[in-house]
Amino acid sequence: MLIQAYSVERIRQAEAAAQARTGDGVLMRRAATALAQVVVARLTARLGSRPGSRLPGRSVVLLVGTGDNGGDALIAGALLRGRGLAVTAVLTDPARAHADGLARLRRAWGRVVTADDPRVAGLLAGADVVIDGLVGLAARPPLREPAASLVRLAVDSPALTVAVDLPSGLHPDTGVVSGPVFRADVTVTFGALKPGLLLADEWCGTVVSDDLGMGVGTAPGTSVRADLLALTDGAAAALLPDPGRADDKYTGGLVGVAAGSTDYPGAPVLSVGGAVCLRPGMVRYAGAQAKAVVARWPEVVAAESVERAGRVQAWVVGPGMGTDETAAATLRTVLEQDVPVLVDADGLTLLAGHRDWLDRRRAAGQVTVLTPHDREFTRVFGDLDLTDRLDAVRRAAATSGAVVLLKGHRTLVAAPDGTTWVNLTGTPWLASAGSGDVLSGVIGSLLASGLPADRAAALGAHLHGRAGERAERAGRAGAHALWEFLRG
Ligand SMILES: NC(=O)C1=CN([C@@H]2O[C@H](COP(=O)(O)OP(=O)(O)OC[C@H]3O[C@@H](n4cnc5c(N)ncnc54)[C@H](OP(=O)(O)O)[C@@H]3O)[C@@H](O)[C@H]2O)[C@@H](O)CC1
Ligand SMILES: Nc1ncnc2c1ncn2[C@@H]1O[C@H](COP(=O)(O)OP(=O)(O)O)[C@@H](O)[C@H]1O
Ligand SMILES: [K+]
Repeated sequence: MLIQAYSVERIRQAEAAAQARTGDGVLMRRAATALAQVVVARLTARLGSRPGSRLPGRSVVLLVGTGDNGGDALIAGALLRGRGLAVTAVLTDPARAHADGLARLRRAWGRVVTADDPRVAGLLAGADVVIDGLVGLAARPPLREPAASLVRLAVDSPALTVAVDLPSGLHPDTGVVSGPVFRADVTVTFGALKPGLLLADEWCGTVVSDDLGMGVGTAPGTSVRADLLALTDGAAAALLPDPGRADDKYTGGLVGVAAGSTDYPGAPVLSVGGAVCLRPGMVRYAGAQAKAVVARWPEVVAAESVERAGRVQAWVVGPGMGTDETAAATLRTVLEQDVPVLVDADGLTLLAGHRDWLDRRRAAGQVTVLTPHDREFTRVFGDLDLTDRLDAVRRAAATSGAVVLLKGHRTLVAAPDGTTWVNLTGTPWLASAGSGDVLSGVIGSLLASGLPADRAAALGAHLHGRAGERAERAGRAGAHALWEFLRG
């Protein structure tokens, strides 16, 4: 199964349709029930079976804003009172708090204070659970006062922190953060995952998604395609090509790597290694480092130039090839081939001055994958602002006609048709010289096996990230360590 996230707009559409079926208040009651259940389960697990670790009497603080997000928190608070917990709601604006929710909490003998109450800091410091019902789908960061101050106070609380729908201060669609953000141990989200929960997962803790019977993405007449996709290990394994009985080395995927120069002998070895470790039928190499490449990877068929390399089913071009005239000529020759081409590193720097080469491929319906890090992205797509990375990568793919993989902590992949992926694997230890070269080879192999380009890029990033995690656990440093863990 793929992980699927939906934009606020899509969730609102499903919410409206569901509300018309169920009537007022039903979805909110379901949301509050789901929230209360998660709080009870998590708090029980946290307390363990030590003496005196019973739930009744444990203290819950609700941070309550002026919208339905606060309504969810208030009704969940009333349900938690029913389990014997001590519940206090801190209201940002008593006159605008969700009326029905507030009435229910009061009837259940919950306590209510306002955000300017001097006891609030002490309440948060002594709480067992803090529930963030400040803002949800309707708000955009930064948080206004007094919500911002409440979030700052909550940061210091040792309590179990639970976000309602999403951590307040996080943009639900973009994951962009400005100002204080509620840091959650658990986020209980409704309808479906939102893109921001995947893009900025460091704020969300464990995400529990409850669709409340809304059927987001399945409503008749609406697009079933999610707005943001991510791979699980299971989905990645299902995509990985396996050779069949009838396959030979020519049908098992032939990938070519055009990389390296006299100045950069290492990059082609790393990139070819990434390709070899994915076990395609054959890897061809074209460039100035044929000897070094074959010394490390004897199975590779090497030539001095792309023209002499023979046919392949996908090319990787760019790592360590420099930006001189020879390199430009190589890039041009590769881009003229009617097979999928991945452009990385120096290839991207060159491409920045030759956007017409890309336009030609687009006009001919040829598949191109670009794999920039931020600086390369800015070189190629200078006019696109990277503050909202999701928006930037989508625009880049739409304007260039290429699949664009934007590297980073949460690598993004966008296709020209709008399909967008976020990679959830990896570790900051991957931020070391040469690890991007390995990635280019990995994706090249997957392209040669015939996977659609956006899937090949997303799968490559997923495997590369897992290899990085495993290398980190094994205490291994350096991009070449990734090979070993890609093979596993
Ligand atoms: N979708 C679903 O299926 C279901 C949705 N449900 C729940 O409804 C939630 C959405 O509720 P919602 O629409 O009432 O908006 P919500 O986000 O609570 O807050 C808006 C309030 O915040 C305020 N505000 C705005 N910006 C702000 C800022 N920067 N800093 C501070 N405050 C700010 C704004 O104030 P105003 O600008 O009007 O003064 C307004 O009053 C959703 O997240 C989920 O929890 C479930 O109950 C059932 C199923
Ligand atoms: N903070 C980070 N957390 C996780 N992965 C990262 C982080 N920074 C970079 N990476 C990953 O490390 C790799 C670096 O690639 P790149 O910058 O092209 O390196 P090089 O050009 O030296 O090979 C990319 O796969 C990128 O997604
Ligand atoms: K919230």
